Amino acid sequence: MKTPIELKILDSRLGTEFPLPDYATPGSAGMDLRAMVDQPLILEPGQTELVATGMAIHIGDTGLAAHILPRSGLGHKKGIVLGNLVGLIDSDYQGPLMVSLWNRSNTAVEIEPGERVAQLVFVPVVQAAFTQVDEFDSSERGEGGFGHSGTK
Ligand SMILES: O=c1ccn([C@H]2C[C@H](O)[C@@H](COP(=O)(O)OP(=O)(O)OP(=O)(O)O)O2)c(=O)[nH]1
Ligand SMILES: [Mg+2]
Repeated sequence: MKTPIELKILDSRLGTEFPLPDYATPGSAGMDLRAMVDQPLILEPGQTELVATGMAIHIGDTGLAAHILPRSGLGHKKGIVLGNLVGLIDSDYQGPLMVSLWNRSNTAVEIEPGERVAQLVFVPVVQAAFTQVDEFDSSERGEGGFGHSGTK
């Protein structure tokens, strides 16, 4: 069953000229977000631009958040990934949903108006309340980390 999430359309081309974000297949985890630019956007090598998606969402549930992730095709083939690597959408955020597009390639890339440039994935969240202690109960790993367990 799908979870209802409030959405505001901020760009009238969304839902008319360009479809609203939706799951491409029944098993999709993400729905694609579009670059609602007015004209084609040229991203020079190394350039980062904050691009509007033409919509806002209000998740309104502290047990949920959303991630904005790159699309694998764009990221792998064209080098268009996210300037913040991953976008985190807080459950109380009501502003315009923005995507930071970073051209990490060595060639200029053109982004068309309405192009699907990233994807939105809703995720469950647990908010923690820290309980301060002086010592932890021992664990098998202890303080080992950062490659402590080797590579094979
Ligand atoms: O790719 C992104 C990342 C964030 N946001 C929005 C939703 C998020 O809830 C808010 C704040 O994001 P974050 O907490 O990651 O940024 P910050 O730099 O810590 O800003 P703030 O001080 O507003 O929390 O910005 C986006 O629209 N797109
Ligand atoms: Mg923050």
